[in-house]
Amino acid sequence: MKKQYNGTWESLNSHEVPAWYHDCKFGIFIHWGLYSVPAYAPITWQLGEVPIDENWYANNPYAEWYFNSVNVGRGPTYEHHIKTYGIDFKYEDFVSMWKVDNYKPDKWAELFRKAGAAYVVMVTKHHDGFCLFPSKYTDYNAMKKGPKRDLVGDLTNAVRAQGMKMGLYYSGILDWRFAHDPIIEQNDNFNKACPTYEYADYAYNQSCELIDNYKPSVFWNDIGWPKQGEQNLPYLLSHYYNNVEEGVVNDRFNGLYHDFRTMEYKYGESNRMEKWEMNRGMGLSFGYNAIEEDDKIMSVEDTISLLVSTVSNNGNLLLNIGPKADGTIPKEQEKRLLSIGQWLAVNGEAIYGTRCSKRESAIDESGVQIHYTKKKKDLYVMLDKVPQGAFEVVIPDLSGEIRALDDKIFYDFEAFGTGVKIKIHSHQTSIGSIAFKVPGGE
Ligand SMILES: CC(=O)NC[C@H]1N[C@@H](C)[C@@H](O)[C@@H](O)[C@@H]1O
Repeated sequence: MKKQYNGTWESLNSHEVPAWYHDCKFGIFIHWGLYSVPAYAPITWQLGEVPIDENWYANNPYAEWYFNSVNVGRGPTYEHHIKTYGIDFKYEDFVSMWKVDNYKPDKWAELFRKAGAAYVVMVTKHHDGFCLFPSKYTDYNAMKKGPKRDLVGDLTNAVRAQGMKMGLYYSGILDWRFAHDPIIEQNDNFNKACPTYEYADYAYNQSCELIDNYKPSVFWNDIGWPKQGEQNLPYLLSHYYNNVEEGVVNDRFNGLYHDFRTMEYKYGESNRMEKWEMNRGMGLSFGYNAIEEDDKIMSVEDTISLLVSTVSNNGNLLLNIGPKADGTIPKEQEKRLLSIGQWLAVNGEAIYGTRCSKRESAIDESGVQIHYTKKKKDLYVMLDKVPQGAFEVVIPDLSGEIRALDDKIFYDFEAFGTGVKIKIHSHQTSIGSIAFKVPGGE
């Protein structure tokens, strides 16, 4: 019997994170919008690396913040805009320039599946207010203007045809069409947000459009929810769960409710006792940044390390790609996705469908990182940050057979005190972490 939610916090608080969200581990985030036309941001810091103050907002590495980075009236993006487009060029002028001639949603979905992703979260309306879906509540949308397509609907169908879950991102509290004072410190995201009931209703109604028209498996709200709309949240979330039984939401509703916690780059906290998700770009930006080239984005090895450490601590990794304005996925991003997919094709048994082991991640005296996952009675051990060439590592409190998932790993193992010593003779041909299965080892 399907559970019904009745618009109260009590009924919502009985909601449980669905198993699919625990099982899927790896998702693709997609930031694509008007900001993909200028595709510019300075290459500065990771979120959480420096204070989120005036200096951060004047040198914002997020290319999708282009409007605000110009609006602050100083800094590299402001200079770039004046030089490239001129002082009189308005952000809305990018609409007529946004042609999506290379947008092939089926190809995108195929690439995400080859990358080993099990879910996708697409931005439907970012802070700039431009909607990538047809909306009854504004003509500032991709069906009416610019691309003249339902960009969200096209990808939703393609992703589901590939057997992946489709999630949707919505910028709840920020919409620079309703409130466009420059944001120059973190509290401005809340204090300068549009305070009207009109906007709160707009966000509520558009969220219902997304829920009703696409039934997203994830409703990924960003930054916060309009203050004037807080009392309607129990209704919105009940509507969501009553219409999308497998639905799941993040923790960016003014701290009022969440299914899973979020971290973003170095921002936020996670603890392995509750479900969480790490989201970040391959470089410092979510939107495509044309000056962020191959040498400026994460290596495949570092991305796999992030996936392994996140999953072994009860998290999912939502890795962002920023397509070019025309719909082309940048080669350097595509290359990394395919390599991650190769690693997961061999080692995915240690990732997909696993749960947190009671064994916590550790660092061996040689610096090798040891991460664990479990699946029923089986234990998986993943070695990370391993040296080139041969090395040994002791896994404590372990006994019995241990088997590498990648047959290109040459190793021996032996009982060593209360643990097992693994002697790796050669692992050069594999990429990223080395995963072992210990049948019955949990
Ligand atoms: C921690 C937080 O609220 N981040 C907001 C941030 N989220 C990213 C996924 C991107 O959409 C950014 O553009 C957005 O400001």
